[in-house]
Amino acid sequence: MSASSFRLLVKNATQVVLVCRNGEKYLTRDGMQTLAVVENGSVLIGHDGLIKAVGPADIIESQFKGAKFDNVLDASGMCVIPGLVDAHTHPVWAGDRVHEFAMKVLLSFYSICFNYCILYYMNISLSLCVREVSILTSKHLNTNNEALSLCSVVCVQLAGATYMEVHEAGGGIHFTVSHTRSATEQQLLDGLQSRLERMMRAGTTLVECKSGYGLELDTELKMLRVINSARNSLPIGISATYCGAHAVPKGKTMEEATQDIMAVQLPKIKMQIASGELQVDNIDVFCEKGVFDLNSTHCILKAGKDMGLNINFHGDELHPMNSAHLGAELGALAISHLEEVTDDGIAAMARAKTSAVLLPTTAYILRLSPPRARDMLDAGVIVALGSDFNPNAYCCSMPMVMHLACVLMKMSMPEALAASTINAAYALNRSHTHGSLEIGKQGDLVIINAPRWEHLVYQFGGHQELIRYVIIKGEVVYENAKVLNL
Ligand SMILES: N=CN[C@@H](CCC(=O)O)C(=O)O
Ligand SMILES: [Zn+2]
Repeated sequence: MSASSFRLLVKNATQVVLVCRNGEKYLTRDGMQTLAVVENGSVLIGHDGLIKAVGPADIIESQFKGAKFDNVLDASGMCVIPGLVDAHTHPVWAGDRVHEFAMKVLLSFYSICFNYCILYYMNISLSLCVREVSILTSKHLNTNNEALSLCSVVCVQLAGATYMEVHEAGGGIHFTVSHTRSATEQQLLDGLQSRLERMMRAGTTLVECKSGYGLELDTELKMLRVINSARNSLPIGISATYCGAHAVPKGKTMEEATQDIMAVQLPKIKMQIASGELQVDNIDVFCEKGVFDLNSTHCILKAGKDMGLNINFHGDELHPMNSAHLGAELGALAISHLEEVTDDGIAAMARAKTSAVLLPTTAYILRLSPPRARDMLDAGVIVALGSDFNPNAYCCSMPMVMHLACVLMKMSMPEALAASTINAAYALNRSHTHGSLEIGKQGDLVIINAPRWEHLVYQFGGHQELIRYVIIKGEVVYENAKVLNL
Protein backbone atom coordinates (compact mmCIF):
# COMPACT_ATOMS: atom_id res chain seq x y z
CA MET A 1 0.00 0.00 0.00
CA SER A 2 1.35 3.47 -0.84
CA ALA A 3 0.66 6.62 1.25
CA SER A 4 2.41 9.26 -0.92
CA SER A 5 0.79 11.99 -3.00
CA PHE A 6 -0.12 12.17 -6.68
CA ARG A 7 -1.27 14.72 -9.25
CA LEU A 8 -4.44 13.02 -10.54
CA LEU A 9 -6.65 10.00 -9.87
CA VAL A 10 -9.22 9.13 -12.54
CA LYS A 11 -11.42 6.48 -10.93
CA ASN A 12 -14.32 4.11 -11.67
CA ALA A 13 -14.31 4.51 -15.47
CA THR A 14 -16.63 2.07 -17.26
CA GLN A 15 -13.72 1.38 -19.63
CA VAL A 16 -10.03 2.35 -19.55
CA VAL A 17 -8.56 1.67 -23.01
CA LEU A 18 -4.81 1.13 -22.54
CA VAL A 19 -4.42 0.22 -26.28
CA CYS A 20 -1.41 -1.94 -25.41
CA ARG A 21 0.03 -3.20 -22.12
CA ASN A 22 3.38 -4.90 -22.88
CA GLY A 23 5.50 -1.94 -23.94
CA GLU A 24 4.78 -2.45 -27.64
CA LYS A 25 6.23 0.36 -29.81
CA TYR A 26 3.60 -0.22 -32.51
CA LEU A 27 0.79 -2.62 -33.41
CA THR A 28 0.39 -4.37 -36.75
CA ARG A 29 -2.90 -5.84 -37.92
CA ASP A 30 -3.19 -8.82 -35.57
CA GLY A 31 -2.19 -6.82 -32.50
CA MET A 32 -4.80 -4.16 -33.40
CA GLN A 33 -7.72 -6.57 -33.20
CA THR A 34 -7.84 -6.89 -29.41
CA LEU A 35 -6.81 -3.63 -27.78
CA ALA A 36 -5.98 -3.80 -24.06
CA VAL A 37 -9.07 -2.57 -22.17
CA VAL A 38 -9.77 -2.56 -18.40
CA GLU A 39 -13.45 -2.64 -17.50
CA ASN A 40 -14.28 -0.51 -14.40
CA GLY A 41 -10.80 0.90 -14.20
CA SER A 42 -8.76 3.74 -12.73
CA VAL A 43 -5.61 5.62 -13.75
CA LEU A 44 -3.12 7.29 -11.39
CA ILE A 45 -0.73 10.04 -12.54
CA GLY A 46 2.20 11.37 -10.51
CA HIS A 47 3.51 14.93 -10.02
CA ASP A 48 6.01 14.22 -12.80
CA GLY A 49 3.08 13.83 -15.22
CA LEU A 50 3.75 10.13 -15.76
CA ILE A 51 1.36 7.21 -15.26
CA LYS A 52 2.02 5.46 -11.91
CA ALA A 53 -0.78 2.90 -11.97
CA VAL A 54 -3.58 1.75 -14.26
CA GLY A 55 -5.95 -1.15 -13.64
CA PRO A 56 -9.17 -2.31 -11.97
CA ALA A 57 -10.66 0.41 -9.78
CA ASP A 58 -10.96 -1.74 -6.65
CA ILE A 59 -7.32 -2.83 -6.81
CA ILE A 60 -6.08 0.74 -7.36
CA GLU A 61 -8.28 1.91 -4.47
CA SER A 62 -6.91 -0.64 -2.01
CA GLN A 63 -3.31 -0.26 -3.26
CA PHE A 64 -3.34 3.54 -2.77
CA LYS A 65 -5.55 3.82 0.32
CA GLY A 66 -4.38 6.84 2.35
CA ALA A 67 -2.57 8.45 -0.61
CA LYS A 68 -3.26 12.12 -1.36
CA PHE A 69 -4.35 13.40 -4.79
CA ASP A 70 -4.23 16.99 -6.05
CA ASN A 71 -7.22 16.16 -8.22
CA VAL A 72 -9.74 13.28 -8.33
CA LEU A 73 -12.09 12.76 -11.30
CA ASP A 74 -14.93 10.27 -10.89
CA ALA A 75 -15.31 8.78 -14.38
CA SER A 76 -18.32 6.61 -13.54
CA GLY A 77 -20.32 5.95 -16.73
CA MET A 78 -17.49 7.37 -18.83
CA CYS A 79 -14.57 5.92 -20.84
CA VAL A 80 -10.86 6.81 -20.75
CA ILE A 81 -8.64 6.52 -23.85
CA PRO A 82 -5.03 7.58 -24.46
CA GLY A 83 -4.55 11.13 -25.75
CA LEU A 84 -4.89 11.09 -29.56
CA VAL A 85 -1.78 11.58 -31.71
CA ASP A 86 -2.03 13.47 -35.02
CA ALA A 87 0.93 12.36 -37.17
CA HIS A 88 0.58 14.86 -40.03
CA THR A 89 -0.49 18.55 -40.01
CA HIS A 90 0.34 21.83 -41.76
CA PRO A 91 -1.00 24.22 -39.07
CA VAL A 92 1.25 27.30 -39.61
CA TRP A 93 -0.07 29.53 -42.40
CA ALA A 94 -1.91 32.72 -43.32
CA GLY A 95 -4.47 33.44 -46.03
CA ASP A 96 -7.86 31.88 -46.73
CA ARG A 97 -8.47 29.21 -49.37
CA VAL A 98 -12.19 28.71 -48.88
CA HIS A 99 -12.58 29.77 -52.55
CA GLU A 100 -10.81 26.57 -53.64
CA PHE A 101 -13.42 24.49 -51.83
CA ALA A 102 -16.15 26.56 -53.45
CA MET A 103 -14.56 25.94 -56.88
CA LYS A 104 -14.58 22.18 -56.31
CA VAL A 105 -18.20 22.19 -55.19
CA LEU A 106 -19.31 24.65 -57.87
CA LEU A 107 -17.43 22.79 -60.61
CA SER A 108 -18.91 19.44 -59.74
CA PHE A 109 -22.34 21.04 -60.18
CA TYR A 110 -21.43 22.67 -63.47
CA SER A 111 -19.69 19.57 -64.72
CA ILE A 112 -22.96 17.68 -64.24
CA CYS A 113 -24.87 20.46 -66.06
CA PHE A 114 -22.15 20.53 -68.71
CA ASN A 115 -22.47 16.81 -69.35
CA TYR A 116 -26.16 17.12 -70.03
CA CYS A 117 -26.09 20.52 -71.85
CA ILE A 118 -26.81 20.61 -75.68
CA LEU A 119 -24.44 22.94 -77.60
CA TYR A 120 -26.73 26.01 -77.34
CA TYR A 121 -27.00 25.88 -73.53
CA MET A 122 -23.36 24.97 -73.15
CA ASN A 123 -22.21 28.52 -74.02
CA ILE A 124 -24.52 29.95 -71.41
CA SER A 125 -23.42 27.50 -68.68
CA LEU A 126 -19.77 28.08 -69.65
CA SER A 127 -20.09 31.89 -69.37
CA LEU A 128 -22.09 31.46 -66.15
CA CYS A 129 -19.32 29.26 -64.85
CA VAL A 130 -16.66 31.82 -65.79
CA ARG A 131 -18.67 34.60 -64.14
CA GLU A 132 -19.43 32.56 -61.02
CA VAL A 133 -15.92 31.27 -60.53
CA SER A 134 -14.32 34.67 -61.27
CA ILE A 135 -16.60 36.31 -58.66
CA LEU A 136 -15.66 33.66 -56.10
CA THR A 137 -11.98 33.66 -56.81
CA SER A 138 -11.47 37.41 -57.40
CA LYS A 139 -12.89 38.03 -53.92
CA HIS A 140 -10.11 35.94 -52.48
CA LEU A 141 -7.17 36.34 -54.83
CA ASN A 142 -5.03 39.46 -54.92
CA THR A 143 -5.65 40.47 -58.51
CA ASN A 144 -8.29 39.80 -61.12
CA ASN A 145 -5.78 38.38 -63.57
CA GLU A 146 -4.88 35.71 -61.00
CA ALA A 147 -8.58 34.98 -60.75
CA LEU A 148 -8.89 34.87 -64.52
CA SER A 149 -5.88 32.56 -64.90
CA LEU A 150 -7.36 30.25 -62.27
CA CYS A 151 -10.74 30.46 -63.95
CA SER A 152 -9.18 29.52 -67.27
CA VAL A 153 -7.80 26.36 -65.69
CA VAL A 154 -11.01 25.76 -63.89
CA CYS A 155 -13.30 26.29 -66.82
CA VAL A 156 -11.19 24.31 -69.24
CA GLN A 157 -11.52 21.44 -66.86
CA LEU A 158 -15.25 21.82 -66.19
CA ALA A 159 -15.12 18.42 -64.52
CA GLY A 160 -13.27 20.04 -61.60
CA ALA A 161 -9.76 21.44 -61.40
CA THR A 162 -7.54 18.79 -59.87
CA TYR A 163 -5.32 19.59 -56.91
CA MET A 164 -2.24 19.84 -59.12
CA GLU A 165 -3.95 21.99 -61.75
CA VAL A 166 -4.88 24.53 -59.08
CA HIS A 167 -1.31 24.21 -57.73
CA GLU A 168 0.26 24.74 -61.17
CA ALA A 169 -2.05 27.70 -61.84
CA GLY A 170 -0.56 29.44 -58.80
CA GLY A 171 -3.22 28.45 -56.29
CA GLY A 172 -2.98 25.86 -53.53
CA ILE A 173 0.35 25.85 -51.71
CA HIS A 174 1.60 28.86 -53.72
CA PHE A 175 -1.39 30.94 -52.65
CA THR A 176 -0.66 30.12 -49.01
CA VAL A 177 3.08 30.74 -49.46
CA SER A 178 2.51 34.33 -50.61
CA HIS A 179 0.28 35.09 -47.61
CA THR A 180 2.55 33.30 -45.11
CA ARG A 181 5.66 35.11 -46.34
CA SER A 182 3.99 38.48 -45.66
CA ALA A 183 2.43 37.52 -42.30
CA THR A 184 4.19 38.54 -39.08
CA GLU A 185 5.54 35.93 -36.65
CA GLN A 186 2.87 37.00 -34.13
CA GLN A 187 0.07 36.62 -36.67
CA LEU A 188 1.29 33.11 -37.51
CA LEU A 189 1.63 32.22 -33.82
CA ASP A 190 -1.89 33.47 -33.04
CA GLY A 191 -3.27 31.32 -35.84
CA LEU A 192 -1.27 28.27 -34.80
CA GLN A 193 -2.24 28.55 -31.13
CA SER A 194 -5.97 28.75 -31.89
CA ARG A 195 -5.73 25.73 -34.23
CA LEU A 196 -3.75 23.66 -31.70
CA GLU A 197 -6.26 24.50 -28.95
CA ARG A 198 -9.06 23.36 -31.28
CA MET A 199 -7.20 20.09 -31.92
CA MET A 200 -6.71 19.67 -28.15
CA ARG A 201 -10.45 20.10 -27.55
CA ALA A 202 -11.00 17.30 -30.06
CA GLY A 203 -8.73 14.99 -28.04
CA THR A 204 -5.29 15.49 -29.65
CA THR A 205 -2.48 15.64 -27.07
CA LEU A 206 0.52 15.16 -29.40
CA VAL A 207 0.68 16.67 -32.90
CA GLU A 208 3.21 16.82 -35.75
CA CYS A 209 3.50 20.39 -37.08
CA LYS A 210 5.19 21.13 -40.42
CA SER A 211 6.77 24.23 -41.87
CA GLY A 212 6.58 24.42 -45.67
CA TYR A 213 4.77 27.62 -46.69
CA GLY A 214 7.96 29.67 -46.97
CA LEU A 215 10.04 27.67 -49.49
CA GLU A 216 12.95 30.04 -48.69
CA LEU A 217 15.19 30.39 -45.67
CA ASP A 218 13.73 33.39 -43.81
CA THR A 219 10.10 32.27 -43.88
CA GLU A 220 10.92 28.61 -43.18
CA LEU A 221 12.92 29.77 -40.11
CA LYS A 222 10.03 32.07 -39.15
CA MET A 223 7.62 29.12 -39.27
CA LEU A 224 9.93 26.87 -37.26
CA ARG A 225 10.30 29.62 -34.63
CA VAL A 226 6.51 29.90 -34.47
CA ILE A 227 6.23 26.14 -33.87
CA ASN A 228 8.88 26.45 -31.15
CA SER A 229 6.96 29.30 -29.49
CA ALA A 230 3.78 27.22 -29.51
CA ARG A 231 5.68 24.31 -27.97
CA ASN A 232 6.78 26.63 -25.13
CA SER A 233 3.39 28.23 -24.59
CA LEU A 234 0.86 25.38 -24.94
CA PRO A 235 0.50 22.05 -23.08
CA ILE A 236 -0.04 20.01 -26.27
CA GLY A 237 2.97 17.91 -27.30
CA ILE A 238 4.58 18.99 -30.58
CA SER A 239 6.83 17.15 -33.05
CA ALA A 240 8.28 19.77 -35.44
CA THR A 241 8.95 19.02 -39.10
CA TYR A 242 11.00 21.02 -41.60
CA CYS A 243 9.17 20.88 -44.93
CA GLY A 244 11.04 23.42 -47.04
CA ALA A 245 10.58 21.07 -50.01
CA HIS A 246 6.79 21.34 -49.87
CA ALA A 247 6.71 22.86 -53.37
CA VAL A 248 9.11 24.35 -55.94
CA PRO A 249 8.95 28.12 -55.31
CA LYS A 250 7.83 30.36 -58.18
CA GLY A 251 10.81 31.51 -60.25
CA LYS A 252 12.96 28.48 -59.47
CA THR A 253 13.44 25.11 -61.12
CA MET A 254 13.27 21.95 -59.03
CA GLU A 255 17.06 21.64 -59.30
CA GLU A 256 17.57 25.23 -58.10
CA ALA A 257 15.12 24.70 -55.22
CA THR A 258 16.90 21.49 -54.22
CA GLN A 259 20.24 23.27 -54.30
CA ASP A 260 18.89 26.11 -52.12
CA ILE A 261 17.56 23.60 -49.57
CA MET A 262 20.81 21.62 -49.49
CA ALA A 263 23.25 24.55 -49.54
CA VAL A 264 21.36 27.31 -47.71
CA GLN A 265 18.33 26.17 -45.70
CA LEU A 266 19.48 22.90 -44.13
CA PRO A 267 22.92 24.19 -43.02
CA LYS A 268 21.29 27.20 -41.30
CA ILE A 269 18.67 25.03 -39.61
CA LYS A 270 21.40 22.65 -38.46
CA MET A 271 23.26 25.58 -36.86
CA GLN A 272 20.12 26.82 -35.08
CA ILE A 273 19.33 23.33 -33.78
CA ALA A 274 22.90 23.05 -32.46
CA SER A 275 22.65 26.46 -30.76
CA GLY A 276 19.29 25.54 -29.19
CA GLU A 277 17.41 28.32 -31.04
CA LEU A 278 15.28 25.69 -32.80
CA GLN A 279 14.00 22.21 -32.03
CA VAL A 280 13.29 20.29 -35.24
CA ASP A 281 12.45 16.58 -35.11
CA ASN A 282 11.60 15.49 -38.67
CA ILE A 283 12.23 16.28 -42.34
CA ASP A 284 9.60 16.14 -45.09
CA VAL A 285 9.50 16.46 -48.93
CA PHE A 286 6.48 16.53 -51.23
CA CYS A 287 7.66 13.77 -53.58
CA GLU A 288 5.23 14.12 -56.48
CA LYS A 289 5.09 14.53 -60.27
CA GLY A 290 5.50 18.23 -60.97
CA VAL A 291 6.94 18.91 -57.50
CA PHE A 292 10.09 17.07 -56.26
CA ASP A 293 11.21 13.95 -58.14
CA LEU A 294 12.68 10.83 -56.55
CA ASN A 295 16.31 11.94 -56.95
CA SER A 296 15.79 15.37 -55.35
CA THR A 297 13.70 13.78 -52.62
CA HIS A 298 16.48 11.28 -51.92
CA CYS A 299 19.13 14.02 -51.63
CA ILE A 300 17.05 16.18 -49.28
CA LEU A 301 15.81 13.37 -47.04
CA LYS A 302 19.31 11.84 -46.79
CA ALA A 303 20.72 15.23 -45.78
CA GLY A 304 18.03 15.58 -43.13
CA LYS A 305 18.67 12.08 -41.82
CA ASP A 306 22.41 12.84 -41.64
CA MET A 307 21.48 15.82 -39.41
CA GLY A 308 19.65 13.45 -37.07
CA LEU A 309 16.12 14.21 -38.26
CA ASN A 310 13.46 11.52 -38.59
CA ILE A 311 12.01 11.07 -42.09
CA ASN A 312 8.22 11.51 -42.47
CA PHE A 313 7.51 12.60 -46.07
CA HIS A 314 4.67 12.99 -48.60
CA GLY A 315 4.83 10.06 -50.98
CA ASP A 316 2.80 8.34 -53.73
CA GLU A 317 -0.17 10.69 -53.23
CA LEU A 318 -1.25 11.49 -56.79
CA HIS A 319 1.15 9.30 -58.81
CA PRO A 320 3.15 6.11 -58.06
CA MET A 321 6.60 7.70 -57.53
CA ASN A 322 8.30 4.71 -55.90
CA SER A 323 8.40 6.82 -52.72
CA ALA A 324 7.71 3.74 -50.61
CA HIS A 325 10.87 2.01 -51.84
CA LEU A 326 12.89 5.19 -51.25
CA GLY A 327 11.49 5.60 -47.74
CA ALA A 328 12.20 1.97 -46.88
CA GLU A 329 15.74 2.28 -48.26
CA LEU A 330 16.40 5.43 -46.20
CA GLY A 331 14.87 3.96 -43.03
CA ALA A 332 12.01 6.47 -43.01
CA LEU A 333 9.88 6.29 -39.84
CA ALA A 334 6.85 7.33 -41.87
CA ILE A 335 5.55 7.98 -45.36
CA SER A 336 2.31 9.98 -45.64
CA HIS A 337 -0.59 9.80 -48.16
CA LEU A 338 0.20 6.62 -50.22
CA GLU A 339 -3.03 6.72 -52.25
CA GLU A 340 -0.98 5.46 -55.24
CA VAL A 341 1.51 3.14 -53.47
CA THR A 342 2.35 -0.10 -55.31
CA ASP A 343 2.19 -3.61 -53.87
CA ASP A 344 6.00 -3.80 -54.01
CA GLY A 345 6.16 -0.50 -52.12
CA ILE A 346 3.83 -1.85 -49.44
CA ALA A 347 6.01 -4.96 -49.03
CA ALA A 348 9.16 -2.79 -48.78
CA MET A 349 7.55 -0.64 -46.06
CA ALA A 350 6.50 -3.72 -44.07
CA ARG A 351 10.05 -5.12 -44.20
CA ALA A 352 11.61 -1.79 -43.19
CA LYS A 353 9.01 -1.05 -40.44
CA THR A 354 8.31 2.25 -42.17
CA SER A 355 4.87 3.35 -40.99
CA ALA A 356 2.14 4.48 -43.39
CA VAL A 357 0.51 7.73 -42.20
CA LEU A 358 -2.86 7.65 -43.96
CA LEU A 359 -4.85 10.85 -44.44
CA PRO A 360 -8.51 10.03 -45.21
CA THR A 361 -9.65 13.67 -45.10
CA THR A 362 -7.49 14.59 -48.11
CA ALA A 363 -8.58 11.56 -50.12
CA TYR A 364 -12.19 12.51 -49.26
CA ILE A 365 -11.86 16.23 -50.11
CA LEU A 366 -9.87 15.66 -53.33
CA ARG A 367 -12.08 12.71 -54.29
CA LEU A 368 -9.00 10.46 -54.60
CA SER A 369 -9.16 6.67 -54.39
CA PRO A 370 -8.62 6.15 -50.66
CA PRO A 371 -5.26 4.68 -49.54
CA ARG A 372 -5.36 0.85 -49.55
CA ALA A 373 -5.32 0.48 -45.77
CA ARG A 374 -6.50 -3.12 -45.78
CA ASP A 375 -3.76 -4.23 -48.20
CA MET A 376 -1.19 -2.44 -46.03
CA LEU A 377 -2.53 -4.02 -42.84
CA ASP A 378 -2.63 -7.47 -44.43
CA ALA A 379 1.00 -7.03 -45.58
CA GLY A 380 2.14 -6.20 -42.03
CA VAL A 381 2.63 -2.44 -42.52
CA ILE A 382 2.44 -0.26 -39.38
CA VAL A 383 -0.59 1.92 -40.18
CA ALA A 384 -1.02 5.31 -38.53
CA LEU A 385 -3.49 8.16 -39.12
CA GLY A 386 -3.18 11.93 -39.42
CA SER A 387 -5.62 14.77 -40.02
CA ASP A 388 -3.47 16.46 -42.73
CA PHE A 389 -4.88 19.71 -41.35
CA ASN A 390 -4.01 22.41 -43.95
CA PRO A 391 -5.91 25.01 -46.00
CA ASN A 392 -6.92 22.28 -48.46
CA ALA A 393 -8.21 19.86 -45.80
CA TYR A 394 -9.45 21.96 -42.91
CA CYS A 395 -9.98 19.23 -40.30
CA CYS A 396 -8.74 19.52 -36.70
CA SER A 397 -10.55 16.44 -35.43
CA MET A 398 -8.84 13.05 -35.07
CA PRO A 399 -12.20 11.47 -34.10
CA MET A 400 -13.53 12.49 -37.54
CA VAL A 401 -10.32 11.13 -39.13
CA MET A 402 -10.91 7.79 -37.37
CA HIS A 403 -14.53 7.77 -38.57
CA LEU A 404 -13.44 8.44 -42.18
CA ALA A 405 -10.74 5.76 -41.88
CA CYS A 406 -13.46 3.24 -41.04
CA VAL A 407 -15.94 4.36 -43.70
CA LEU A 408 -13.56 5.17 -46.58
CA MET A 409 -10.65 2.78 -45.89
CA LYS A 410 -12.56 -0.07 -44.23
CA MET A 411 -10.49 0.01 -41.04
CA SER A 412 -12.14 -1.33 -37.88
CA MET A 413 -12.68 0.97 -34.89
CA PRO A 414 -9.92 -0.73 -32.84
CA GLU A 415 -7.55 -0.41 -35.84
CA ALA A 416 -8.43 3.27 -36.22
CA LEU A 417 -7.83 3.95 -32.52
CA ALA A 418 -4.47 2.11 -32.52
CA ALA A 419 -3.53 4.05 -35.68
CA SER A 420 -4.36 7.32 -33.89
CA THR A 421 -2.47 6.47 -30.70
CA ILE A 422 0.45 4.03 -30.48
CA ASN A 423 1.14 3.83 -34.24
CA ALA A 424 0.92 7.59 -34.80
CA ALA A 425 3.30 8.00 -31.85
CA TYR A 426 5.64 5.49 -33.53
CA ALA A 427 5.54 7.56 -36.74
CA LEU A 428 6.87 10.48 -34.66
CA ASN A 429 9.45 8.39 -32.78
CA ARG A 430 7.47 9.00 -29.57
CA SER A 431 5.87 5.60 -28.85
CA HIS A 432 8.19 5.10 -25.88
CA THR A 433 6.44 8.00 -24.11
CA HIS A 434 3.02 8.35 -25.80
CA GLY A 435 0.26 6.39 -27.48
CA SER A 436 -0.92 4.00 -24.73
CA LEU A 437 -1.84 4.04 -21.01
CA GLU A 438 1.07 2.15 -19.47
CA ILE A 439 3.10 2.79 -16.33
CA GLY A 440 5.96 5.23 -17.01
CA LYS A 441 4.33 6.81 -20.08
CA GLN A 442 3.06 10.38 -20.20
CA GLY A 443 -0.31 10.83 -18.45
CA ASP A 444 -2.23 12.06 -21.53
CA LEU A 445 -5.89 11.01 -21.46
CA VAL A 446 -9.24 11.76 -23.06
CA ILE A 447 -12.37 11.07 -21.00
CA ILE A 448 -15.58 10.74 -22.99
CA ASN A 449 -19.11 10.69 -21.71
CA ALA A 450 -20.25 7.39 -23.23
CA PRO A 451 -20.62 3.79 -22.00
CA ARG A 452 -18.38 2.42 -24.79
CA TRP A 453 -15.12 4.02 -26.12
CA GLU A 454 -16.20 3.30 -29.71
CA HIS A 455 -18.59 6.29 -29.50
CA LEU A 456 -15.55 8.50 -30.12
CA VAL A 457 -15.27 6.98 -33.62
CA TYR A 458 -18.91 6.09 -34.31
CA GLN A 459 -20.28 9.60 -33.63
CA PHE A 460 -19.45 11.87 -36.61
CA GLY A 461 -18.58 15.43 -35.63
CA GLY A 462 -19.96 17.41 -32.69
CA HIS A 463 -17.34 15.97 -30.32
CA GLN A 464 -17.77 18.88 -27.96
CA GLU A 465 -20.90 17.02 -26.79
CA LEU A 466 -18.91 13.85 -26.09
CA ILE A 467 -15.47 14.84 -24.83
CA ARG A 468 -15.71 15.63 -21.10
CA TYR A 469 -12.00 16.10 -20.27
CA VAL A 470 -8.68 16.29 -22.11
CA ILE A 471 -5.69 15.72 -19.84
CA ILE A 472 -1.98 16.25 -20.58
CA LYS A 473 0.69 15.11 -18.08
CA GLY A 474 -2.08 14.66 -15.51
CA GLU A 475 -3.30 18.27 -15.82
CA VAL A 476 -6.84 18.98 -17.08
CA VAL A 477 -6.25 21.15 -20.19
CA TYR A 478 -9.88 21.09 -21.34
CA GLU A 479 -13.10 20.46 -19.44
CA ASN A 480 -16.56 20.61 -20.95
CA ALA A 481 -18.74 21.04 -17.90
CA LYS A 482 -21.82 21.18 -20.12
CA VAL A 483 -21.44 17.54 -21.16
CA LEU A 484 -24.38 15.85 -19.49
CA ASN A 485 -24.68 12.17 -18.65
CA LEU A 486 -26.02 10.19 -21.60
N1 LIG B 1 0.25 17.40 -50.71
C1 LIG B 1 0.86 18.25 -50.19
N2 LIG B 1 0.72 18.96 -49.08
C2 LIG B 1 -0.51 19.02 -48.31
C3 LIG B 1 -1.45 20.05 -48.92
C4 LIG B 1 -0.92 21.42 -48.65
C5 LIG B 1 -1.77 22.50 -49.22
O1 LIG B 1 -2.55 22.24 -50.18
O2 LIG B 1 -1.65 23.65 -48.70
C6 LIG B 1 -1.17 17.66 -48.18
O3 LIG B 1 -0.48 16.83 -47.58
O4 LIG B 1 -2.30 17.46 -48.59
ZN1 LIG C 1 0.57 17.12 -45.96
